[in-house]
Amino acid sequence: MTHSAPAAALRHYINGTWEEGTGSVLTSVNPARPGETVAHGPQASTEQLDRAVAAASAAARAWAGTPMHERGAILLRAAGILERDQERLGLELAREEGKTRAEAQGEVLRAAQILRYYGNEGDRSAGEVFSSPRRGERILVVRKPLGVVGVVTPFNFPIAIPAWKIAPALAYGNTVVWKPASTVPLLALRLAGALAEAGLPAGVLNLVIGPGSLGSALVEHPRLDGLTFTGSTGIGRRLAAAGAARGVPVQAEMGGKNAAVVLRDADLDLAAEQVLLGAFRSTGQKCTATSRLIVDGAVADYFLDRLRARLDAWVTGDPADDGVHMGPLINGAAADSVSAGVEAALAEGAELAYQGKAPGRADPDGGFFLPPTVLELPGDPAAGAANTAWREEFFGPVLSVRRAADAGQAFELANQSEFGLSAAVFTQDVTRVLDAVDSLDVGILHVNSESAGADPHVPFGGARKSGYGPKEQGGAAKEFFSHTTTVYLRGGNPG
Ligand SMILES: NC(=O)C1=CN([C@@H]2O[C@H](COP(=O)(O)OP(=O)(O)OC[C@H]3O[C@@H](n4cnc5c(N)ncnc54)[C@H](OP(=O)(O)O)[C@@H]3O)[C@@H](O)[C@H]2O)C=CC1
Ligand SMILES: O=C(O)CCC(=O)C(=O)O
Repeated sequence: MTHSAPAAALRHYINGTWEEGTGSVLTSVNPARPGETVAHGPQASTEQLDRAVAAASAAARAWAGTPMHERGAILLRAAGILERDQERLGLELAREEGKTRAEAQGEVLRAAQILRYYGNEGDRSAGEVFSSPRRGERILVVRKPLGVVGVVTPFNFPIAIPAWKIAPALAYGNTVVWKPASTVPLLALRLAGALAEAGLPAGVLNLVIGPGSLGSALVEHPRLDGLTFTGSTGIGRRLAAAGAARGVPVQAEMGGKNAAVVLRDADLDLAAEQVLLGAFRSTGQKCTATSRLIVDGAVADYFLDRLRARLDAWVTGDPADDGVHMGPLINGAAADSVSAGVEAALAEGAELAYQGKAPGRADPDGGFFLPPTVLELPGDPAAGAANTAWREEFFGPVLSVRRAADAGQAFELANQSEFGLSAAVFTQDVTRVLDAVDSLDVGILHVNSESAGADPHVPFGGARKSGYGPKEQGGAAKEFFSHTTTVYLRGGNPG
């Protein structure tokens, strides 16, 4: 079935006005049918970025002085607009990013839920009051915005990740300059459009669509007061270093190499279903995706058979079509890099435990599809640990398996990574659950559910080298998007 639509014109939102870019031309395509253009037009230039930062800077004082309930009311109206348009936006997201229509529509609703959470922030505590060791005094800790915040976002959650950065930034009184991933500009236009339609004053949110170099120009900009980034580890570290050199706070959410641990007492059917979803939903392109599976040797053969049986029913194809479970990768370079990773892993001794079917890439208009793939890594501990598929984030539909002798060894293997974003553990034994909580060094732990998925009201982010700076979402977002002033408060005449 085809779901094509006319290509959208690329625009940039600067100081409350939609304008044409003055940079080179950008085209985003449907990764399932790369001949189909989704959005097209000139990118923003550095002169436009400069004007966007100037507009955000000019709007900062008035926005910071706007009552939080008024700021929140705009976010709540924007949430309603996303809910109203959820079907159309879900289809557009599936066409531009490649996740299935159901997941895409779910992501639009998740963005709305995030806007609602921060829209209601005015009803929550805005600071703290301490008693003082001196008579007639109280000590208040009040929160203030940073000022102008840069937001740089990845392709894989084109509306939810921007929402969970932009909504708290705005709720706590910052103004924003946003540079989205250049593979998914259409959804950026839609989110900025919803916030503009909801009544955001001019200059409070500015959208500049353009290449990665605009992101580095942003962190170097003398009027920037903070930068929040999600994306690859290399770029996140460079931005963090650039921010540190200038004294600008940076929050960076980066890579993951997340493990699912299946213990011998687990409900193995439930675990097989959840590992399947964690590894292959969104084509494995989630920072929280399950890319390593550690299964107790006593149940490994049975478990892998259950997983293979589920994979036999897993359909890869056009994500806009009903009945499809997995779409393409975001672009040809991503698909090539994942294929190269699989080849390297096989050359280093991995065995192909399963490879599913996917539409071919040979046709010039063939989408960037890859089959779901399961690799069993060498049993030798050193060879297993050294295998490329164990160490490197592929960001694609590949699951690497190792067997463990017992729970203790399984947790050791799970910690065998420089990353520590999320993990899943499958067991029915509460003692094992408590062991997992104590021993797994991750920012997010799912017990008897897949390693991906996060709610807006609780902290999100990684341990180890997965994250830098304060965590995102829930109350944690406040730590990054505001700073504190401690007020020693006495009456004028203590008597
Ligand atoms: N921990 C987490 O929460 C998450 C982590 N990720 C990680 O992100 C990666 C995949 O996302 P992807 O979009 O490919 O990541 P990238 O790091 O390639 O891109 C992320 C953003 O950074 C921009 N960018 C590119 N180069 C520069 C630069 N030199 N300076 C500043 N900004 C730059 C990109 O722009 P452009 O698109 O124009 O190149 C994009 O907007 C994976 O490694 C994944 O683990 C993804 C989502 C969540
Ligand atoms: O697990 C989730 O739903 C969020 C994951 C995420 O932020 C990401 O993959 O970019």
